Amino acid sequence: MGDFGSDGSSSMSVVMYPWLAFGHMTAFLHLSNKLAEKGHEIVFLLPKKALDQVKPLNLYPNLITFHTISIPHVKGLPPGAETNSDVPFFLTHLLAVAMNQTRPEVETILRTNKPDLVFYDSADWIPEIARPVGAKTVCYNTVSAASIALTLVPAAEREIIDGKEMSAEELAKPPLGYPSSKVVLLAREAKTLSFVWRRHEGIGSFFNGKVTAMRNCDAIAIRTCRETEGKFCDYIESQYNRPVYLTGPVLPVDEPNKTSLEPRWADWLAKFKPGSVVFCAFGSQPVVDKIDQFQELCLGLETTGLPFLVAIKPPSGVSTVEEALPEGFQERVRGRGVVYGGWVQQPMILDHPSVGCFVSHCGFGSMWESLMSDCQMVLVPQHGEQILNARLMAEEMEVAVEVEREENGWFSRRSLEDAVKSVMGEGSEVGEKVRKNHDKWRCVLSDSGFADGYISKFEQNLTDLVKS
Ligand SMILES: O=c1ccn([C@@H]2O[C@H](COP(=O)(O)OP(=O)(O)O[C@H]3O[C@H](CO)[C@@H](O)[C@H](O)[C@H]3O)[C@@H](O)[C@H]2O)c(=O)[nH]1
Repeated sequence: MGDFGSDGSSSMSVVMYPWLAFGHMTAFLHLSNKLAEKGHEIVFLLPKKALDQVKPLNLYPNLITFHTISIPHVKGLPPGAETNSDVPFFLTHLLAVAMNQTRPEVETILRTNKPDLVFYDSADWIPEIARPVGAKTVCYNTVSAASIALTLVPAAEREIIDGKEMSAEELAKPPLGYPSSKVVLLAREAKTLSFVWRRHEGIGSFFNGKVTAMRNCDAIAIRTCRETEGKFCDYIESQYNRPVYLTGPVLPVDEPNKTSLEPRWADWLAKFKPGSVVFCAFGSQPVVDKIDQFQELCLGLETTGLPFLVAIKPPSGVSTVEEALPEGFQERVRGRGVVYGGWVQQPMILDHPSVGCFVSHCGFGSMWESLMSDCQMVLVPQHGEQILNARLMAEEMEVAVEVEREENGWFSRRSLEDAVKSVMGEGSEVGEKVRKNHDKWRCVLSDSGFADGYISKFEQNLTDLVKS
């Protein structure tokens, strides 16, 4: 147990066990850094394979200790699978089965460490093993409050009987009392969510697991702020009858000694006029499945006539982005357009003076980073949760433009070009409106006390919870 309450010191001891996906592990680690900054000790549980990638993000090695967990093999998973990057999306439920089998090991760790708090998001059995050692539990959510409010509250319960899929219209219906008519999904978009309610042998549905995880914790935490998602947080609180604590965006702090942009991008970007380059990035996972949709994205950027830099994983079926480029594309855009399949320093590129527009898949991390930047924003969300983030930005906050899609879900080069031009064109009314609104939000969010204020309040919430 931490020193909490025993010798008057207020340091808490925390165990974190996030879902076995990099997006979740890194978000939990950024929060760990914030808690360690305030002097709290964290034991961070993660699979062996994730250690190398996550370790460099630890800014307080004296206070944050990694403890690797053996992820057992489950029939049907690729050999050696330990994280979501080893597992195709349709087998994710088997990774959840494997995570469930780590319960005895985690139980031993809790008995030994006797923490004040345990943070988790998907291992719904954590409260059962944390309570006997006197620890309080926090279910920490790294996706938007809107996406939880729409799909993962008790009122959103739906039954998929005998594997029969529900209609898209049924899936798209918001739960009773859902607080927005704008942050919603169209029927065709909701189809991508049917996996939420699908039952799997031995584990039930993702929906049931998540609702159990949220119902049984002592407090729910969400990586968001009241200013952007207050009404969704209130709705979640009323649905679960649990306190909801907000951490604010918890953006990564620049790694020490790594604060400059790679010269190849810095030099390339420096060739262009301030605010003229379109930067396009689609997150840490492959999201554009189809080669022809990938090509449409490239062609749309080409036809804007603007300089552009794209950082994107290759689409399914090819191993490099070069193989997937449209014919003659590289020759046509030479000198003003680059498509790159590797990792770039996104926050630094968004900060570069030459970059004026960000075309994003609207993952929740990118959403916060783009709000903090002064780039115009064009959104091309790929599935359910990203679509809701995009609606929040485009419809509620009116800070971005979403690329129009056709009935079959396809976006054309033309719709991408139109969206980019609508925010980049001189004198464009839409461009002016989103820029003005974005400026207002950036002022609020980047105020020096804003993020710190959230973390201090969050720390206070945790302290009160531990004392209760
Ligand atoms: O070349 C790259 C690609 C990504 N990033 C960073 O990686 C993070 C990506 O996070 P995010 O925008 O949330 O996208 P995903 O990696 O796609 O995140 C997954 O997890 C998110 C929740 O954490 C969900 O909102 C998304 O839908 C889901 O795809 C951001 O900090 C980016 O700055 C880079 O720095 N360089």
